[in-house]
Amino acid sequence: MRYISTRGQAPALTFEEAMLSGLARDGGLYVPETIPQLSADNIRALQGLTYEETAFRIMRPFVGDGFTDEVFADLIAKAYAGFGHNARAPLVQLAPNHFLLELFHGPTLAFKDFAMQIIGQLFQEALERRGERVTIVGATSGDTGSAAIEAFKGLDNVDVFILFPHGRVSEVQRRQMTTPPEANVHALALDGHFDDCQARLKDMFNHFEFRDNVRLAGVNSINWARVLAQVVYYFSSAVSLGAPDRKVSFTVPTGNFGDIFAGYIAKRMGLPIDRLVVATNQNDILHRCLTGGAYQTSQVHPSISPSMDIQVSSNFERALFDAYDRDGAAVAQLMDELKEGGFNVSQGALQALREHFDSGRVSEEETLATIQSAQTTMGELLCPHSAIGVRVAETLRASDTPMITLATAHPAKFPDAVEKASGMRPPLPNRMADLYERPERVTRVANDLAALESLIQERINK
Ligand SMILES: Cc1ncc(COP(=O)(O)O)c(C=O)c1O
Ligand SMILES: N[C@@H](CCOP(=O)(O)O)C(=O)O
Repeated sequence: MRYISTRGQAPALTFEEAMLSGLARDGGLYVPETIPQLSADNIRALQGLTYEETAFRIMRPFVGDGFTDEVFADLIAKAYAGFGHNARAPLVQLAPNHFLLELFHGPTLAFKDFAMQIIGQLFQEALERRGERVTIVGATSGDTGSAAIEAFKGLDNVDVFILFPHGRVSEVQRRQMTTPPEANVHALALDGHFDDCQARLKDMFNHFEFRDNVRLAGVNSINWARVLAQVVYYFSSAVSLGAPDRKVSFTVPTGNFGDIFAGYIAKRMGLPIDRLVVATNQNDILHRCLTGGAYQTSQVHPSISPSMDIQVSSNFERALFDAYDRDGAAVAQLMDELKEGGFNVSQGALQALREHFDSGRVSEEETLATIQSAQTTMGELLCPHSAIGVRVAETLRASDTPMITLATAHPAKFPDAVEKASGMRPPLPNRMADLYERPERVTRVANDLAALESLIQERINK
């Protein structure tokens, strides 16, 4: 299996090379050259398997021979052993034909753990075998950062720098990133918003001298391996509701478009998914684009669902690549226009996107009201991001197709918003009950590429 860039100008790589590289050298994102297909019988055979067995069958065809079957199965087992639920991703029924897929039972209480835990294992295995070390830099609006730190803290051959927007993540999210004592962990609070963090990260990848000097690696969903690991729970949940003999739809709280893109890959592999519904907060560039065709950036408005306060949605580039019939030059042109503020999606590409995706936008008031009503009528305490998904699903779902809404984070990560809505303050799990007492370690940084690069260089030279 080879991986190609969405901008068509970077060399094709193996899975392991693409994983260790992150962003392609032409600025694009890696995608598989072809999508492996699962027949209805292959999908039916997933019924009754453990999450780990399903993960092996779904990911194996994408991974290539860098990892043997035995090693790969062992890494998967280690990745999910620390999850706090035997099913790993349990389904809870909210209403007739509406289900919640709880993706917050991992070590840092958000869906990011599903990918980050296995990526941590794959990186360790590959780096040890190659005798290499890397500098991971990640951009986060709150959840990717703590999941990456949890997966890579304490490793000898990795330094991990996490850029988060100063003052724009919840206190629990911040403390998850600033309290780990391991010397290879560096939490950097940037003066700006998430899009600034992500833009500086991409600048570092496009600055080849720095990139090669520090051996830069990325674990945001620009990294294909992140998307791949998230494909698994689309299969496990759909199969438990009767796939392939019954279609299902998914509603996904969306920001960087990585999670819902994993659903799209599941569909392309043969999983019978009817609709993939993008649910956004007031930072609604994706909803505006899917309804009107204009992908136009605007100011980022802080919200009670801070992890989705994103206007430049990285993985949308991967969806555009397919919608433009894999024309890398066309995608590169759109990305150039994005630097000037935005672009219009062609009619043909918009139609192609709409064949798979619907969308909805939820206001702050509606988010609070949904947390409250889900708690009183369904007995489920939702985080604000998951509430956005539930709200959009309730509005758009068809009565005859089961809808699965992804619950992307634990409500305890956002106690203020949840308490405001429901009157209940969700406690942290016992293992992190002293989070508020742990000392914090964080460096405040300007939104300045040169300053960031020298700080990173200095720290890794120590
Ligand atoms: C809790 C939560 N929900 C939803 C999202 C949006 O996911 P994606 O960026 O993959 O669209 C994020 C951030 O990525 C998140 O942290
Ligand atoms: N919401 C994310 C933003 C980064 O997304 P990623 O999936 O590209 O890593 C976060 O919590 O950091």
